[in-house]
Amino acid sequence: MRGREKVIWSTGDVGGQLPAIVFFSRQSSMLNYLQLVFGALVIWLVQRLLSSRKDGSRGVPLPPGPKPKPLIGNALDFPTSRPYEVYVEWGKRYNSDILYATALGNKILIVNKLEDADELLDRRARKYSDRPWIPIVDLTGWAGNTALLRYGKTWRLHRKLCQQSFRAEAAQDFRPLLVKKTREMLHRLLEDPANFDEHSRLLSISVPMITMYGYEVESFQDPCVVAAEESVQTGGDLLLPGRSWINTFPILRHVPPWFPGATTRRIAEKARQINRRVVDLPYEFTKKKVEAGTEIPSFVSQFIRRKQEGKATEEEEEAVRNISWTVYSETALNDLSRCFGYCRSLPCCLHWVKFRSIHQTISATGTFFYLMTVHPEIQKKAQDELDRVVGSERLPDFSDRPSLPYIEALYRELLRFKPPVPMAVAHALTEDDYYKGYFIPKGTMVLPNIWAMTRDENLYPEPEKFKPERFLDASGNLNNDSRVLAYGFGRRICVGKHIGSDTLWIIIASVLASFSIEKCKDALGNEIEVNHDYADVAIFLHKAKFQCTFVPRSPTVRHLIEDSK
Ligand code: HEM
Repeated sequence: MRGREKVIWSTGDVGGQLPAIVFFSRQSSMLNYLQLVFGALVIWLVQRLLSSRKDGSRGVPLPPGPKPKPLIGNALDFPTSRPYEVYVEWGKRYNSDILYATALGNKILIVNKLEDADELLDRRARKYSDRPWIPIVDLTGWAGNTALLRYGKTWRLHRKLCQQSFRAEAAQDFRPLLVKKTREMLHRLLEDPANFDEHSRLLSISVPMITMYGYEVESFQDPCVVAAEESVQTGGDLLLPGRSWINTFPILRHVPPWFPGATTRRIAEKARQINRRVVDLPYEFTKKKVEAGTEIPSFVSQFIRRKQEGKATEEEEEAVRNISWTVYSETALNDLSRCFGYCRSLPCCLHWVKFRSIHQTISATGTFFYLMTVHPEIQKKAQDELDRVVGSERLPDFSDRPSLPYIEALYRELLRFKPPVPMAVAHALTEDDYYKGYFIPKGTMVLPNIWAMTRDENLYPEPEKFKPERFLDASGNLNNDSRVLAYGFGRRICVGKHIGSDTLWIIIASVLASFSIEKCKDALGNEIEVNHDYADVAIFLHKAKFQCTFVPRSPTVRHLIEDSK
Protein backbone atom coordinates (compact mmCIF):
# COMPACT_ATOMS: atom_id res chain seq x y z
CA MET A 1 0.00 0.00 0.00
CA ARG A 2 2.64 2.49 1.09
CA GLY A 3 4.85 1.56 -1.82
CA ARG A 4 2.17 2.56 -4.29
CA GLU A 5 1.64 6.04 -2.88
CA LYS A 6 2.59 8.94 -5.05
CA VAL A 7 5.27 11.04 -3.46
CA ILE A 8 6.13 14.65 -3.67
CA TRP A 9 9.39 15.83 -2.31
CA SER A 10 11.04 18.87 -1.08
CA THR A 11 14.62 18.81 -0.09
CA GLY A 12 16.83 21.67 0.77
CA ASP A 13 20.26 22.53 -0.44
CA VAL A 14 22.15 19.30 -0.32
CA GLY A 15 25.38 21.11 0.01
CA GLY A 16 24.39 21.93 3.52
CA GLN A 17 23.12 25.49 3.44
CA LEU A 18 19.42 24.83 3.50
CA PRO A 19 18.51 21.24 4.19
CA ALA A 20 14.79 20.62 4.17
CA ILE A 21 12.55 17.72 3.39
CA VAL A 22 8.83 17.69 3.09
CA PHE A 23 6.82 14.68 2.11
CA PHE A 24 3.26 14.40 1.00
CA SER A 25 1.27 11.40 -0.03
CA ARG A 26 -2.02 11.63 -1.86
CA GLN A 27 -3.55 9.45 0.79
CA SER A 28 -2.14 11.37 3.68
CA SER A 29 -3.96 13.82 5.88
CA MET A 30 -4.78 17.44 5.35
CA LEU A 31 -2.17 18.22 8.00
CA ASN A 32 0.54 16.75 5.80
CA TYR A 33 -0.74 18.79 2.90
CA LEU A 34 -0.55 21.99 4.90
CA GLN A 35 2.91 21.00 6.07
CA LEU A 36 3.99 20.57 2.47
CA VAL A 37 2.64 23.93 1.38
CA PHE A 38 3.99 25.71 4.42
CA GLY A 39 7.37 24.02 4.19
CA ALA A 40 7.59 24.67 0.47
CA LEU A 41 6.73 28.32 0.93
CA VAL A 42 9.37 28.83 3.60
CA ILE A 43 12.01 27.06 1.56
CA TRP A 44 11.11 29.00 -1.54
CA LEU A 45 11.22 32.33 0.26
CA VAL A 46 14.56 31.59 1.91
CA GLN A 47 16.02 30.38 -1.34
CA ARG A 48 14.77 33.40 -3.23
CA LEU A 49 16.46 35.51 -0.61
CA LEU A 50 19.71 33.59 -0.86
CA SER A 51 19.74 33.39 -4.64
CA SER A 52 18.99 37.10 -4.98
CA ARG A 53 22.06 37.70 -2.85
CA LYS A 54 24.35 35.38 -4.74
CA ASP A 55 24.04 33.82 -8.17
CA GLY A 56 27.26 32.55 -9.65
CA SER A 57 25.77 31.59 -13.02
CA ARG A 58 27.16 34.68 -14.83
CA GLY A 59 24.26 34.27 -17.23
CA VAL A 60 25.37 30.74 -18.19
CA PRO A 61 22.36 28.39 -18.53
CA LEU A 62 21.71 25.38 -16.33
CA PRO A 63 21.94 21.96 -18.00
CA PRO A 64 18.76 20.86 -19.81
CA GLY A 65 15.97 18.99 -18.04
CA PRO A 66 12.24 19.02 -17.38
CA LYS A 67 10.70 22.44 -16.87
CA PRO A 68 10.31 23.17 -13.15
CA LYS A 69 6.95 24.20 -11.67
CA PRO A 70 6.66 27.13 -9.28
CA LEU A 71 7.53 26.23 -5.67
CA ILE A 72 7.88 22.47 -6.09
CA GLY A 73 10.30 22.48 -9.03
CA ASN A 74 10.36 19.05 -10.70
CA ALA A 75 9.17 17.13 -7.65
CA LEU A 76 6.30 15.65 -9.68
CA ASP A 77 8.51 14.76 -12.64
CA PHE A 78 10.72 12.32 -10.77
CA PRO A 79 9.81 8.76 -11.72
CA THR A 80 8.27 6.45 -9.15
CA SER A 81 9.99 3.34 -10.48
CA ARG A 82 13.13 2.36 -12.38
CA PRO A 83 14.50 5.93 -12.32
CA TYR A 84 17.75 4.94 -14.05
CA GLU A 85 15.75 3.91 -17.15
CA VAL A 86 13.61 7.05 -17.07
CA TYR A 87 16.74 9.23 -16.94
CA VAL A 88 17.94 7.56 -20.14
CA GLU A 89 14.62 8.65 -21.71
CA TRP A 90 15.10 12.17 -20.34
CA GLY A 91 18.53 12.17 -21.97
CA LYS A 92 16.93 11.46 -25.35
CA ARG A 93 14.08 13.92 -24.80
CA TYR A 94 16.35 16.82 -23.84
CA ASN A 95 19.16 15.70 -26.14
CA SER A 96 21.77 15.84 -23.40
CA ASP A 97 23.89 13.42 -21.41
CA ILE A 98 23.77 15.63 -18.34
CA LEU A 99 20.37 16.63 -16.97
CA TYR A 100 19.36 19.10 -14.33
CA ALA A 101 16.23 19.15 -12.19
CA THR A 102 15.11 20.50 -8.85
CA ALA A 103 12.75 19.33 -6.14
CA LEU A 104 11.64 22.29 -4.03
CA GLY A 105 14.99 23.91 -4.17
CA ASN A 106 16.99 20.70 -4.07
CA LYS A 107 19.38 20.78 -7.03
CA ILE A 108 20.05 17.54 -8.86
CA LEU A 109 22.39 16.71 -11.73
CA ILE A 110 21.98 13.34 -13.46
CA VAL A 111 25.00 12.07 -15.38
CA ASN A 112 24.23 9.42 -18.01
CA LYS A 113 27.62 9.13 -19.79
CA LEU A 114 30.83 7.65 -18.49
CA GLU A 115 33.04 10.38 -20.00
CA ASP A 116 31.06 13.07 -18.09
CA ALA A 117 31.20 11.07 -14.84
CA ASP A 118 34.96 10.72 -15.28
CA GLU A 119 35.42 14.41 -15.98
CA LEU A 120 33.24 15.66 -13.13
CA LEU A 121 33.60 13.04 -10.40
CA ASP A 122 37.17 12.03 -11.10
CA ARG A 123 39.14 14.81 -12.77
CA ARG A 124 37.23 17.52 -10.85
CA ALA A 125 37.03 15.38 -7.70
CA ARG A 126 38.12 18.27 -5.47
CA LYS A 127 34.69 19.84 -6.04
CA TYR A 128 32.55 16.74 -6.50
CA SER A 129 33.40 14.49 -3.55
CA ASP A 130 31.01 15.71 -0.89
CA ARG A 131 27.83 13.89 0.20
CA PRO A 132 24.44 15.50 0.78
CA TRP A 133 23.70 16.53 4.34
CA ILE A 134 20.87 14.84 6.27
CA PRO A 135 20.27 16.73 9.54
CA ILE A 136 18.49 13.88 11.37
CA VAL A 137 21.44 11.56 10.77
CA ASP A 138 23.53 13.64 13.15
CA LEU A 139 21.01 12.98 15.93
CA THR A 140 20.48 9.26 15.39
CA GLY A 141 24.19 8.52 15.70
CA TRP A 142 24.55 7.43 12.10
CA ALA A 143 26.66 10.39 11.11
CA GLY A 144 29.86 8.37 11.49
CA ASN A 145 28.88 6.12 8.57
CA THR A 146 31.78 6.31 6.12
CA ALA A 147 29.53 6.53 3.06
CA LEU A 148 27.53 9.43 4.51
CA LEU A 149 30.47 11.47 5.80
CA ARG A 150 30.87 14.94 4.38
CA TYR A 151 34.05 15.56 2.43
CA GLY A 152 36.61 16.63 5.02
CA LYS A 153 39.05 15.62 7.72
CA THR A 154 37.07 12.75 9.29
CA TRP A 155 36.25 11.24 5.88
CA ARG A 156 39.95 11.44 4.93
CA LEU A 157 40.90 9.57 8.09
CA HIS A 158 38.30 6.89 7.33
CA ARG A 159 39.59 6.50 3.77
CA LYS A 160 43.20 6.27 4.97
CA LEU A 161 42.38 3.54 7.48
CA CYS A 162 40.27 1.68 4.89
CA GLN A 163 43.03 1.91 2.29
CA GLN A 164 45.53 0.41 4.71
CA SER A 165 43.41 -2.71 5.20
CA PHE A 166 41.22 -2.96 2.08
CA ARG A 167 43.67 -2.13 -0.73
CA ALA A 168 44.31 -4.96 -3.21
CA GLU A 169 47.28 -6.52 -1.47
CA ALA A 170 46.03 -6.14 2.11
CA ALA A 171 42.54 -7.43 1.18
CA GLN A 172 44.11 -10.80 0.43
CA ASP A 173 44.38 -11.36 4.19
CA PHE A 174 40.60 -11.76 4.26
CA ARG A 175 40.55 -14.49 1.63
CA PRO A 176 40.68 -17.51 4.00
CA LEU A 177 37.65 -16.09 5.81
CA LEU A 178 35.77 -15.65 2.53
CA VAL A 179 36.56 -19.24 1.55
CA LYS A 180 35.37 -20.48 4.94
CA LYS A 181 32.06 -18.61 4.80
CA THR A 182 31.42 -19.62 1.18
CA ARG A 183 31.99 -23.28 2.01
CA GLU A 184 29.49 -22.97 4.85
CA MET A 185 26.98 -21.68 2.30
CA LEU A 186 27.73 -24.62 -0.01
CA HIS A 187 26.90 -26.89 2.88
CA ARG A 188 23.58 -25.15 3.46
CA LEU A 189 22.78 -25.33 -0.27
CA LEU A 190 23.47 -29.04 -0.18
CA GLU A 191 21.18 -29.62 2.82
CA ASP A 192 18.41 -27.20 1.94
CA PRO A 193 18.57 -25.99 -1.68
CA ALA A 194 15.04 -24.54 -1.69
CA ASN A 195 16.05 -21.80 0.76
CA PHE A 196 19.00 -20.53 -1.30
CA ASP A 197 17.85 -16.94 -0.75
CA GLU A 198 18.19 -17.27 3.01
CA HIS A 199 21.61 -18.91 2.69
CA SER A 200 22.90 -16.12 0.50
CA ARG A 201 21.51 -13.52 2.93
CA LEU A 202 23.19 -15.23 5.87
CA LEU A 203 26.46 -15.34 3.94
CA SER A 204 26.13 -11.63 3.15
CA ILE A 205 25.84 -10.86 6.87
CA SER A 206 28.50 -13.35 7.98
CA VAL A 207 31.18 -12.05 5.61
CA PRO A 208 31.33 -8.46 6.92
CA MET A 209 31.05 -9.70 10.53
CA ILE A 210 33.94 -12.09 10.20
CA THR A 211 36.17 -9.83 8.11
CA MET A 212 35.54 -6.74 10.22
CA TYR A 213 35.39 -8.34 13.72
CA GLY A 214 36.32 -12.01 13.45
CA TYR A 215 32.78 -12.61 14.69
CA GLU A 216 30.92 -15.76 13.62
CA VAL A 217 27.25 -15.25 12.79
CA GLU A 218 25.40 -18.56 12.88
CA SER A 219 21.83 -17.35 12.45
CA PHE A 220 19.57 -14.33 12.06
CA GLN A 221 18.92 -14.51 15.83
CA ASP A 222 22.50 -13.51 16.60
CA PRO A 223 22.54 -10.63 19.17
CA CYS A 224 24.53 -8.31 16.89
CA VAL A 225 22.14 -8.92 14.01
CA VAL A 226 19.15 -8.36 16.29
CA ALA A 227 20.62 -5.11 17.70
CA ALA A 228 21.27 -3.76 14.19
CA GLU A 229 17.69 -4.59 13.27
CA GLU A 230 16.39 -2.79 16.36
CA SER A 231 18.44 0.26 15.44
CA VAL A 232 16.92 0.49 11.97
CA GLN A 233 13.42 -0.17 13.31
CA THR A 234 13.72 2.60 15.87
CA GLY A 235 15.32 5.31 13.81
CA GLY A 236 14.88 4.14 10.22
CA ASP A 237 11.52 5.82 9.77
CA LEU A 238 12.98 9.19 10.71
CA LEU A 239 15.01 9.00 7.54
CA LEU A 240 11.83 8.91 5.53
CA PRO A 241 10.86 12.11 3.81
CA GLY A 242 8.33 14.06 5.81
CA ARG A 243 8.76 12.05 9.00
CA SER A 244 10.73 14.71 10.75
CA TRP A 245 10.46 18.48 10.86
CA ILE A 246 14.15 18.48 11.73
CA ASN A 247 14.99 17.66 8.14
CA THR A 248 12.74 20.52 7.07
CA PHE A 249 14.00 23.00 9.65
CA PRO A 250 17.42 21.88 10.89
CA ILE A 251 17.39 24.54 13.59
CA LEU A 252 14.93 22.25 15.43
CA ARG A 253 17.74 19.78 16.09
CA HIS A 254 18.81 22.03 18.95
CA VAL A 255 15.53 21.39 20.82
CA PRO A 256 16.34 19.06 23.75
CA PRO A 257 14.66 15.62 23.80
CA TRP A 258 12.80 16.41 27.06
CA PHE A 259 11.03 19.42 25.50
CA PRO A 260 7.23 18.92 25.32
CA GLY A 261 6.17 17.74 21.85
CA ALA A 262 9.74 16.96 20.75
CA THR A 263 8.79 13.37 19.82
CA THR A 264 11.25 13.11 16.96
CA ARG A 265 14.10 14.22 19.18
CA ARG A 266 13.16 11.53 21.69
CA ILE A 267 13.00 8.81 19.02
CA ALA A 268 16.28 10.04 17.57
CA GLU A 269 17.86 9.93 21.01
CA LYS A 270 16.66 6.37 21.54
CA ALA A 271 17.97 5.39 18.10
CA ARG A 272 21.29 7.01 19.00
CA GLN A 273 21.58 4.90 22.17
CA ILE A 274 20.68 1.69 20.36
CA ASN A 275 23.08 2.56 17.60
CA ARG A 276 25.88 3.04 20.07
CA ARG A 277 25.20 -0.53 21.17
CA VAL A 278 25.30 -1.70 17.57
CA VAL A 279 28.67 -0.05 17.15
CA ASP A 280 30.07 -1.20 20.49
CA LEU A 281 28.76 -4.76 20.80
CA PRO A 282 30.93 -6.46 18.16
CA TYR A 283 33.83 -4.06 18.80
CA GLU A 284 33.96 -4.96 22.50
CA PHE A 285 33.63 -8.64 21.58
CA THR A 286 36.78 -8.37 19.44
CA LYS A 287 38.60 -6.37 22.11
CA LYS A 288 37.98 -9.14 24.67
CA LYS A 289 39.09 -11.79 22.21
CA VAL A 290 42.31 -9.88 21.52
CA GLU A 291 42.97 -9.52 25.24
CA ALA A 292 42.50 -13.28 25.65
CA GLY A 293 44.64 -13.94 22.56
CA THR A 294 41.84 -15.99 20.98
CA GLU A 295 40.73 -13.66 18.20
CA ILE A 296 40.14 -14.52 14.55
CA PRO A 297 42.34 -11.95 12.75
CA SER A 298 40.13 -9.18 11.37
CA PHE A 299 40.12 -5.48 10.47
CA VAL A 300 39.25 -4.51 14.06
CA SER A 301 41.56 -7.01 15.79
CA GLN A 302 44.54 -5.83 13.72
CA PHE A 303 43.76 -2.26 14.73
CA ILE A 304 43.35 -3.12 18.43
CA ARG A 305 46.75 -4.79 18.41
CA ARG A 306 48.27 -1.66 16.84
CA LYS A 307 46.56 0.47 19.46
CA GLN A 308 47.90 -1.74 22.25
CA GLU A 309 51.39 -1.19 20.88
CA GLY A 310 50.81 2.57 21.13
CA LYS A 311 50.76 3.00 17.35
CA ALA A 312 47.21 4.38 17.02
CA THR A 313 45.21 7.29 18.38
CA GLU A 314 41.78 7.61 20.06
CA GLU A 315 40.53 9.43 16.96
CA GLU A 316 41.59 6.50 14.81
CA GLU A 317 39.85 4.11 17.17
CA GLU A 318 36.56 6.01 16.79
CA ALA A 319 37.02 5.92 13.01
CA VAL A 320 37.68 2.16 13.03
CA ARG A 321 34.54 1.60 15.14
CA ASN A 322 32.54 3.53 12.56
CA ILE A 323 34.11 1.93 9.48
CA SER A 324 33.52 -1.60 10.71
CA TRP A 325 29.96 -0.69 11.68
CA THR A 326 29.37 0.91 8.26
CA VAL A 327 30.35 -2.33 6.61
CA TYR A 328 28.24 -4.64 8.76
CA SER A 329 25.37 -2.71 10.18
CA GLU A 330 22.47 -3.33 7.83
CA THR A 331 20.78 -6.55 8.68
CA ALA A 332 17.19 -5.44 8.71
CA LEU A 333 16.81 -5.81 4.99
CA ASN A 334 13.13 -6.52 5.03
CA ASP A 335 12.53 -3.50 7.14
CA LEU A 336 14.47 -1.25 4.87
CA SER A 337 12.67 -2.48 1.82
CA ARG A 338 9.42 -1.58 3.58
CA CYS A 339 10.68 1.91 4.38
CA PHE A 340 12.12 2.66 1.02
CA GLY A 341 9.16 1.28 -0.87
CA TYR A 342 7.92 4.87 -0.55
CA CYS A 343 10.57 6.77 -2.23
CA ARG A 344 12.88 4.34 -3.87
CA SER A 345 12.93 6.05 -7.18
CA LEU A 346 13.42 9.60 -6.12
CA PRO A 347 16.97 10.79 -6.26
CA CYS A 348 16.58 12.50 -2.94
CA CYS A 349 16.40 9.16 -1.17
CA LEU A 350 19.79 8.15 -2.43
CA HIS A 351 21.44 9.55 0.61
CA TRP A 352 18.70 8.42 2.95
CA VAL A 353 20.07 5.02 3.52
CA LYS A 354 22.72 3.69 5.78
CA PHE A 355 25.17 2.24 3.38
CA ARG A 356 26.31 -1.33 3.54
CA SER A 357 28.18 -3.88 1.58
CA ILE A 358 25.60 -6.52 2.53
CA HIS A 359 23.09 -5.34 -0.03
CA GLN A 360 25.61 -5.47 -2.85
CA THR A 361 26.48 -9.08 -2.11
CA ILE A 362 22.82 -10.13 -1.85
CA SER A 363 21.99 -8.28 -5.04
CA ALA A 364 24.87 -9.75 -7.04
CA THR A 365 24.42 -13.28 -5.67
CA GLY A 366 20.69 -13.22 -6.49
CA THR A 367 21.51 -12.08 -10.03
CA PHE A 368 24.16 -14.78 -10.34
CA PHE A 369 21.78 -17.61 -9.31
CA TYR A 370 19.11 -16.24 -11.64
CA LEU A 371 21.36 -15.81 -14.68
CA MET A 372 22.82 -19.28 -14.30
CA THR A 373 19.29 -20.72 -14.14
CA VAL A 374 18.18 -19.01 -17.34
CA HIS A 375 21.50 -19.37 -19.22
CA PRO A 376 22.52 -23.04 -18.87
CA GLU A 377 24.88 -22.68 -21.83
CA ILE A 378 26.91 -20.00 -20.02
CA GLN A 379 26.85 -22.07 -16.84
CA LYS A 380 28.24 -25.04 -18.78
CA LYS A 381 31.09 -23.00 -20.30
CA ALA A 382 32.07 -21.79 -16.83
CA GLN A 383 31.92 -25.32 -15.42
CA ASP A 384 33.98 -26.71 -18.31
CA GLU A 385 36.68 -24.18 -17.47
CA LEU A 386 36.54 -25.07 -13.76
CA ASP A 387 36.77 -28.79 -14.56
CA ARG A 388 39.76 -28.17 -16.84
CA VAL A 389 41.68 -25.99 -14.40
CA VAL A 390 40.60 -27.11 -10.93
CA GLY A 391 39.53 -30.68 -11.67
CA SER A 392 36.96 -32.57 -9.65
CA GLU A 393 39.11 -33.61 -6.67
CA ARG A 394 39.05 -30.28 -4.84
CA LEU A 395 37.04 -27.06 -4.57
CA PRO A 396 38.41 -23.86 -6.16
CA ASP A 397 40.37 -21.31 -4.12
CA PHE A 398 41.96 -17.94 -4.83
CA SER A 399 45.13 -19.47 -6.28
CA ASP A 400 42.94 -20.48 -9.26
CA ARG A 401 41.70 -16.97 -9.99
CA PRO A 402 44.36 -15.99 -12.58
CA SER A 403 43.81 -19.26 -14.48
CA LEU A 404 40.04 -18.88 -14.85
CA PRO A 405 39.41 -16.09 -17.40
CA TYR A 406 35.84 -17.16 -18.20
CA ILE A 407 34.85 -17.03 -14.51
CA GLU A 408 36.49 -13.59 -14.28
CA ALA A 409 34.57 -12.42 -17.36
CA LEU A 410 31.37 -13.80 -15.86
CA TYR A 411 31.99 -11.79 -12.67
CA ARG A 412 32.57 -8.57 -14.66
CA GLU A 413 29.53 -9.13 -16.86
CA LEU A 414 27.34 -9.83 -13.83
CA LEU A 415 28.14 -6.43 -12.34
CA ARG A 416 27.73 -4.73 -15.72
CA PHE A 417 24.43 -6.42 -16.53
CA LYS A 418 22.76 -5.71 -13.17
CA PRO A 419 24.83 -3.19 -11.18
CA PRO A 420 23.73 -3.63 -7.54
CA VAL A 421 23.55 0.17 -7.03
CA PRO A 422 22.38 1.39 -10.46
CA MET A 423 22.49 5.10 -9.56
CA ALA A 424 25.57 4.75 -7.31
CA VAL A 425 25.53 6.95 -4.21
CA ALA A 426 24.90 10.68 -4.58
CA HIS A 427 27.95 12.92 -4.62
CA ALA A 428 27.54 16.62 -3.82
CA LEU A 429 29.23 19.67 -5.30
CA THR A 430 31.05 22.04 -2.95
CA GLU A 431 31.66 24.95 -5.37
CA ASP A 432 29.94 26.45 -8.41
CA ASP A 433 31.14 24.80 -11.60
CA TYR A 434 30.89 25.28 -15.38
CA TYR A 435 30.81 22.34 -17.76
CA LYS A 436 30.08 21.99 -21.48
CA GLY A 437 28.63 25.50 -21.56
CA TYR A 438 26.38 24.94 -18.56
CA PHE A 439 26.37 26.27 -15.01
CA ILE A 440 26.21 23.73 -12.16
CA PRO A 441 25.54 25.45 -8.85
CA LYS A 442 27.27 24.69 -5.57
CA GLY A 443 25.27 22.25 -3.45
CA THR A 444 24.00 20.26 -6.44
CA MET A 445 23.51 16.56 -5.74
CA VAL A 446 25.21 14.57 -8.50
CA LEU A 447 23.77 11.19 -9.49
CA PRO A 448 25.96 9.03 -11.74
CA ASN A 449 23.61 6.77 -13.72
CA ILE A 450 25.69 3.58 -13.76
CA TRP A 451 22.78 1.78 -15.41
CA ALA A 452 22.87 4.13 -18.41
CA MET A 453 26.66 3.87 -18.69
CA THR A 454 26.60 0.07 -18.68
CA ARG A 455 24.04 0.25 -21.49
CA ASP A 456 26.10 2.55 -23.72
CA GLU A 457 26.22 0.74 -27.08
CA ASN A 458 29.58 2.28 -27.89
CA LEU A 459 31.12 0.68 -24.83
CA TYR A 460 29.02 -2.49 -24.67
CA PRO A 461 27.42 -3.55 -27.98
CA GLU A 462 24.08 -5.36 -27.51
CA PRO A 463 24.00 -4.20 -23.90
CA GLU A 464 20.82 -6.10 -23.00
CA LYS A 465 22.51 -9.43 -23.74
CA PHE A 466 24.21 -11.23 -20.86
CA LYS A 467 27.50 -12.10 -22.52
CA PRO A 468 30.68 -12.77 -20.48
CA GLU A 469 32.56 -13.07 -23.82
CA ARG A 470 32.52 -9.28 -24.18
CA PHE A 471 35.36 -9.25 -21.62
CA LEU A 472 37.43 -11.82 -23.53
CA ASP A 473 39.58 -11.56 -26.65
CA ALA A 474 39.47 -13.95 -29.62
CA SER A 475 41.77 -16.44 -27.88
CA GLY A 476 39.65 -16.57 -24.73
CA ASN A 477 41.98 -14.43 -22.62
CA LEU A 478 40.70 -11.44 -20.66
CA ASN A 479 40.70 -8.23 -22.69
CA ASN A 480 41.87 -4.94 -21.16
CA ASP A 481 38.37 -3.79 -20.09
CA SER A 482 38.91 -4.44 -16.39
CA ARG A 483 37.04 -1.42 -15.06
CA VAL A 484 33.93 -2.32 -13.06
CA LEU A 485 31.64 0.71 -13.15
CA ALA A 486 29.42 -0.76 -10.42
CA TYR A 487 31.95 0.41 -7.81
CA GLY A 488 31.36 4.12 -8.47
CA PHE A 489 33.61 7.07 -9.16
CA GLY A 490 36.36 9.44 -8.13
CA ARG A 491 37.49 9.84 -4.57
CA ARG A 492 34.30 8.24 -3.23
CA ILE A 493 34.74 5.06 -5.29
CA CYS A 494 33.93 1.93 -3.29
CA VAL A 495 36.75 1.52 -0.81
CA GLY A 496 35.90 -2.17 -0.31
CA LYS A 497 35.94 -3.08 -4.00
CA HIS A 498 38.73 -5.66 -3.68
CA ILE A 499 36.91 -7.46 -0.87
CA GLY A 500 33.66 -7.16 -2.82
CA SER A 501 35.32 -8.60 -5.90
CA ASP A 502 36.91 -11.48 -3.95
CA THR A 503 33.61 -12.26 -2.23
CA LEU A 504 31.66 -12.50 -5.48
CA TRP A 505 34.42 -14.38 -7.26
CA ILE A 506 34.73 -17.13 -4.64
CA ILE A 507 30.91 -17.48 -4.51
CA ILE A 508 30.70 -17.83 -8.31
CA ALA A 509 33.62 -20.26 -8.61
CA SER A 510 32.63 -22.41 -5.61
CA VAL A 511 28.93 -22.69 -6.43
CA LEU A 512 29.55 -23.51 -10.10
CA ALA A 513 32.20 -26.10 -9.25
CA SER A 514 29.78 -27.77 -6.84
CA PHE A 515 26.29 -27.53 -8.26
CA SER A 516 24.30 -27.50 -11.40
CA ILE A 517 21.79 -24.65 -10.96
CA GLU A 518 18.55 -25.70 -12.60
CA LYS A 519 14.92 -24.70 -12.99
CA CYS A 520 12.58 -26.40 -10.51
CA LYS A 521 10.04 -28.92 -11.74
CA ASP A 522 6.39 -29.35 -10.73
CA ALA A 523 4.78 -32.65 -9.65
CA LEU A 524 4.35 -33.66 -13.31
CA GLY A 525 7.98 -33.04 -14.10
CA ASN A 526 7.36 -29.82 -16.06
CA GLU A 527 9.83 -26.98 -15.60
CA ILE A 528 8.51 -24.11 -13.47
CA GLU A 529 8.88 -20.78 -15.27
CA VAL A 530 11.38 -18.45 -13.66
CA ASN A 531 10.21 -15.06 -12.40
CA HIS A 532 12.34 -12.53 -14.29
CA ASP A 533 11.38 -9.47 -12.20
CA TYR A 534 13.75 -7.20 -10.35
CA ALA A 535 12.88 -4.90 -7.45
CA ASP A 536 14.38 -1.59 -6.40
CA VAL A 537 15.08 -1.70 -2.66
CA ALA A 538 16.11 1.80 -1.67
CA ILE A 539 19.14 2.48 -3.85
CA PHE A 540 19.76 -1.23 -4.50
CA LEU A 541 18.62 -3.45 -7.34
CA HIS A 542 17.53 -6.85 -6.05
CA LYS A 543 16.42 -9.94 -7.90
CA ALA A 544 12.79 -10.67 -7.03
CA LYS A 545 12.07 -14.09 -5.57
CA PHE A 546 12.25 -16.95 -8.05
CA GLN A 547 12.63 -20.70 -7.92
CA CYS A 548 15.66 -22.77 -8.85
CA THR A 549 17.42 -25.79 -7.45
CA PHE A 550 21.00 -26.80 -6.74
CA VAL A 551 21.99 -30.31 -7.82
CA PRO A 552 25.44 -31.56 -6.64
CA ARG A 553 27.55 -32.17 -9.75
CA SER A 554 29.00 -35.48 -8.52
CA PRO A 555 29.19 -37.72 -5.43
CA THR A 556 32.80 -36.56 -5.03
CA VAL A 557 31.79 -32.91 -4.80
CA ARG A 558 29.15 -33.82 -2.23
CA HIS A 559 31.90 -35.35 -0.07
CA LEU A 560 34.17 -32.37 -0.64
CA ILE A 561 31.48 -30.01 0.61
CA GLU A 562 30.69 -32.21 3.60
CA ASP A 563 34.37 -32.53 4.50
CA SER A 564 35.06 -28.82 4.10
CA LYS A 565 32.72 -27.78 6.92
C1 HEM B 1 29.85 -6.11 -5.12
C2 HEM B 1 30.18 -5.44 -4.05
C3 HEM B 1 30.12 -3.94 -3.91
C4 HEM B 1 29.62 -2.97 -4.76
C5 HEM B 1 28.97 -3.17 -6.13
C6 HEM B 1 29.83 -1.68 -4.12
C7 HEM B 1 29.46 -0.46 -4.68
C8 HEM B 1 29.70 0.76 -4.07
C9 HEM B 1 29.33 2.03 -4.64
C10 HEM B 1 28.60 2.26 -5.97
C11 HEM B 1 29.74 2.99 -3.77
C12 HEM B 1 29.56 4.51 -3.94
C13 HEM B 1 30.66 5.04 -4.84
C14 HEM B 1 30.49 6.51 -5.18
O1 HEM B 1 30.06 7.28 -4.32
O2 HEM B 1 30.82 6.89 -6.32
C15 HEM B 1 30.38 2.34 -2.65
C16 HEM B 1 30.92 3.00 -1.56
C17 HEM B 1 31.43 2.35 -0.46
N1 HEM B 1 31.63 1.00 -0.29
FE1 HEM B 1 31.14 -0.45 -1.63
N2 HEM B 1 30.45 -1.89 -2.91
C18 HEM B 1 30.65 -3.25 -2.74
C19 HEM B 1 31.25 -3.88 -1.66
C20 HEM B 1 31.80 -3.25 -0.57
C21 HEM B 1 32.52 -3.92 0.50
C22 HEM B 1 32.81 -5.41 0.58
C23 HEM B 1 32.88 -2.94 1.40
C24 HEM B 1 33.69 -3.04 2.67
C25 HEM B 1 34.57 -3.94 2.95
C26 HEM B 1 32.37 -1.67 0.88
C27 HEM B 1 32.52 -0.46 1.51
C28 HEM B 1 32.15 0.76 0.95
C29 HEM B 1 32.32 2.03 1.65
C30 HEM B 1 32.88 2.24 3.06
C31 HEM B 1 31.85 3.03 0.76
C32 HEM B 1 31.81 4.53 1.01
C33 HEM B 1 33.04 5.19 0.41
C34 HEM B 1 33.05 6.71 0.60
O3 HEM B 1 31.97 7.31 0.71
O4 HEM B 1 34.14 7.26 0.61
N3 HEM B 1 31.74 -1.91 -0.32
N4 HEM B 1 30.35 0.97 -2.85
